Amino acid sequence: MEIDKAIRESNDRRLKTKYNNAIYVIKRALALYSIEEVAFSFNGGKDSTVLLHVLRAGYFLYKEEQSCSNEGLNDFPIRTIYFESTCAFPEINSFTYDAASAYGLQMDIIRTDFKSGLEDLLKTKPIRAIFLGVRIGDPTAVGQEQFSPSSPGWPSFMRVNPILDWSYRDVWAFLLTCKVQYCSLYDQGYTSIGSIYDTVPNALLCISDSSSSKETFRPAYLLSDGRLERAGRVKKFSPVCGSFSAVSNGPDSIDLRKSSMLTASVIAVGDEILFGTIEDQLGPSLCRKLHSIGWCVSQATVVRNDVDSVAEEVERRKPTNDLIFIYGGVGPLHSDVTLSGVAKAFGVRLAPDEEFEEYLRHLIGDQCTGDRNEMAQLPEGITELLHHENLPVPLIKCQNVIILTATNIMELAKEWECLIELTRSGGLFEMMEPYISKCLITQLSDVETAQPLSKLCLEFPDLYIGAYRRSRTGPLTISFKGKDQARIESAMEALCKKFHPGVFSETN
Ligand SMILES: Cc1cc2nc3c(=O)[nH]c(=O)nc-3n(C[C@H](O)[C@H](O)[C@H](O)COP(=O)(O)O)c2cc1C
Ligand SMILES: Nc1ncnc2c1ncn2[C@@H]1O[C@H](COP(=O)(O)OP(=O)(O)OP(=O)(O)O)[C@@H](O)[C@H]1O
Ligand SMILES: [Mg+2]
Repeated sequence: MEIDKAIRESNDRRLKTKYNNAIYVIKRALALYSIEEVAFSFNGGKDSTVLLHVLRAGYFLYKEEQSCSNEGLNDFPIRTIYFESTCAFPEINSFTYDAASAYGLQMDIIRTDFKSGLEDLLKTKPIRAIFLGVRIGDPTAVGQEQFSPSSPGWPSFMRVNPILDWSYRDVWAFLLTCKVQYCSLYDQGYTSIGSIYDTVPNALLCISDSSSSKETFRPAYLLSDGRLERAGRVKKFSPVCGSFSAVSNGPDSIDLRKSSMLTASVIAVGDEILFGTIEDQLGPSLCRKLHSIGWCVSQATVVRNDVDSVAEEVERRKPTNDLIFIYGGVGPLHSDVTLSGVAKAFGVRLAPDEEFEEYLRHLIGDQCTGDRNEMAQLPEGITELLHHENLPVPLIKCQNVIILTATNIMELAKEWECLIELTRSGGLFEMMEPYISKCLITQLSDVETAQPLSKLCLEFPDLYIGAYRRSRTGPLTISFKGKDQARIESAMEALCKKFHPGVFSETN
């Protein structure tokens, strides 16, 4: 079997381990369910392409163990389901069909949404388990294991995830080692493929060529930090910043990179802030810092030192923000519930983390073991430690949530500097083009300004246009924020034209 041979002959030990584990999961599933009861969910993406070949190998090896003859071993009788969508890239669609014909896949094409498609399919077919190319790090992998029953509200089947523990690097090591075909978009800088409406090539693979205006991209396998594989997923319109994506109908002249944005949310945990006993200075400082690297802050909230309050807030923010920064409530005291709250939000438990324990032991001494000190326990399976030589203890990142330990702005400044350095060296998160801000002030009343200003906002949906006063009797300030200087200047000019000359003056 060519796949099994390619892996056995490779000297990539890590890949061999991942492959063997996946084969083990597949053999277990094939032992538990009959061939009519299993299905393979295939969509032409890189992860499902890996799964296709690991499944082919797993089925071959399983059958080989079962029977003495080699007859029919090269067949692949596992029912394959493809949810075809008009929003899919044509390259993905044609790759899926090409692979189906190359490997003799028996395809069920479903043209409805996942849930009702599966409901209908399961009414007519005896399917009890479905193989998926879901990997840890995928937004949908949270809480899943290699065998995970379908979620409540979904038709009943077992989700089997043989490559759940594979990293981005493992995926590419496999595809390149086995020299199998994959969808051509991955050679054009796409690193994770959703729909035509939310996916562009990954900017981290962009080759800038000053002599031509055409952008070219390196292949997906050259992305060095797999954590950024979803950096090519674009955001849809967000009312908060008035920004819009590649698919909106905004003015043609707007540069997509300048209008695409990353959104963060800031959560402070502290009863004392809510009592008014202490004033939160970290939140505003963090908002300024995020703004200075071109990020948009969508919310800054304060929650109680209570596991459910933290969990609810994180759960609410995590699907709609690229990153969440949370601070306060980190430590060994009864009120330090932030990590428990984050774990609860992701549906995982806290478990001792040996590496983190070692750092704490250096800092605090031997009492600090995961058994005796909750501080050494971290959300299981979703935690990444962010090491920096200037930090006595690494910062903790759980998927898109970064937990800061700072308790004042000096400490925050230090942690921020380390995060930025980690970003520059390892692409922890993306640095965006910074915002440009300009302000006009006027003695005009709010009533006089209101209507022309609302019209201006509609004319410049790509800019954030705000208005505020520092006192009821003082001047009105109108602020313009965006990433394109020329657009900001046009908006300021357009506003001035709506009134008599000289009623506005520029200020900082
Ligand atoms: C075969 C199959 C089974 C799925 N089972 C579940 C499930 O049990 N629970 C769930 O929340 N989503 C389930 N999903 C949906 C996926 O978790 C996820 O929403 C989808 O793959 C994401 O695709 P999108 O990023 O294109 O929206 C299933 C999808 C497929 C194709
Ligand atoms: N339209 C679909 N039809 C069938 N299965 C699907 C579909 N969309 C997703 N899946 C299943 O969900 C898995 C995870 O999808 P996901 O988009 O994360 O990975 P991928 O498409 O294989 O690779 P990539 O991350 O490069 O997009 C797929 O491997 C596949 O098993
Ligand atoms: Mg995909």
